[in-house]
Amino acid sequence: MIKAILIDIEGTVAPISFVKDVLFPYSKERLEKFLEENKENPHIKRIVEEIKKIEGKDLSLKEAVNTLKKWIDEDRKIAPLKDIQGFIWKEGFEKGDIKSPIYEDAYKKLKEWKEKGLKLYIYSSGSVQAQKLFFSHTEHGNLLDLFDGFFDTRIGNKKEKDSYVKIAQKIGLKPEEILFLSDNPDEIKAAAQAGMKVYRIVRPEDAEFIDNFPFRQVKDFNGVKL
Ligand SMILES: CSCCC(=O)C(=O)COP(=O)(O)O
Ligand SMILES: [Mg+2]
Repeated sequence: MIKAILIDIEGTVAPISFVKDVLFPYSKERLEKFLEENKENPHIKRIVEEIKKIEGKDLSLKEAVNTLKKWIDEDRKIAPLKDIQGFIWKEGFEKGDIKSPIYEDAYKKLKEWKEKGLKLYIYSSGSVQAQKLFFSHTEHGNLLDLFDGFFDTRIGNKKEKDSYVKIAQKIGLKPEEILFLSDNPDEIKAAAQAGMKVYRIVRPEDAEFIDNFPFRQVKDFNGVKL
C-alpha cells in the first residue's frame, strides 16, 4: 500500500521551460554581484571552497563566477551550484519577481493526496532552500504546508539507487510503500531498483513516451493510480 509520494520538480510539477528560461537566467545574471557582495559570508566561502575542490584548483572570484556560469549552461545538477542559485532566487521569489507555475493537474492531485492522508515529499536537484521558496511562491499561493519533507542532491545523485534507499530510511517507510514521480527515465529506473513504485510523467511539451520502457508512463498526474 502506498503511504508516501516522492515528487520531482522540473518536468514533473512545473514546465522545464520555467527552470531553463526563467530560473537559470535569473541566477546567471546575478551571480557575479552576489558572490562579490557575499564573499565574506562563511556559508558562501564554504560553497566556493567546494567549487574549487570540484575543479581541482584555486580560483579567483571571477573564475569561480565563470565556472558557475558554465555549469548553468551545461545544466549540471551539483550541490554547490544549486546552493548558490537558491540564495539568488530567494530575492527574486521574495520580491515577487518570480512565481512558480505549478501544473493544474499536479496542484489538484497534491491537495487530494494530502487530504487522503498520504505523506508528500519532494526530491529535486534544486537545493532544499530553493524547493521551499519554489512552493511558497506559486501561482496557486503558498503550498509549503502540503509537504512533509524535502530532499536534494546532498542525500545523493538522483540517478543512483542508493539515494532512494536513503530517502526511504529517512522517511521511515519501506521503499515499496513510496511512489516516486519524475520525468527523467534514469531517475525512474534508480528509484525502481531501490524498490519504490514509480510512474514516469511525460509532459507533451517537454518529453515523449519511450517505447518498451519497463515502467508506467502517463501524461500527467490524473493518470497516476495509487
Ligand atoms: C526551485 S527548484 C530548481 C530546480 C532546479 O534547479 C533543477 O535543476 C531541477 O531539477 P529536478 O531535479 O527538479 O528535475
Ligand atoms: Mg525533473
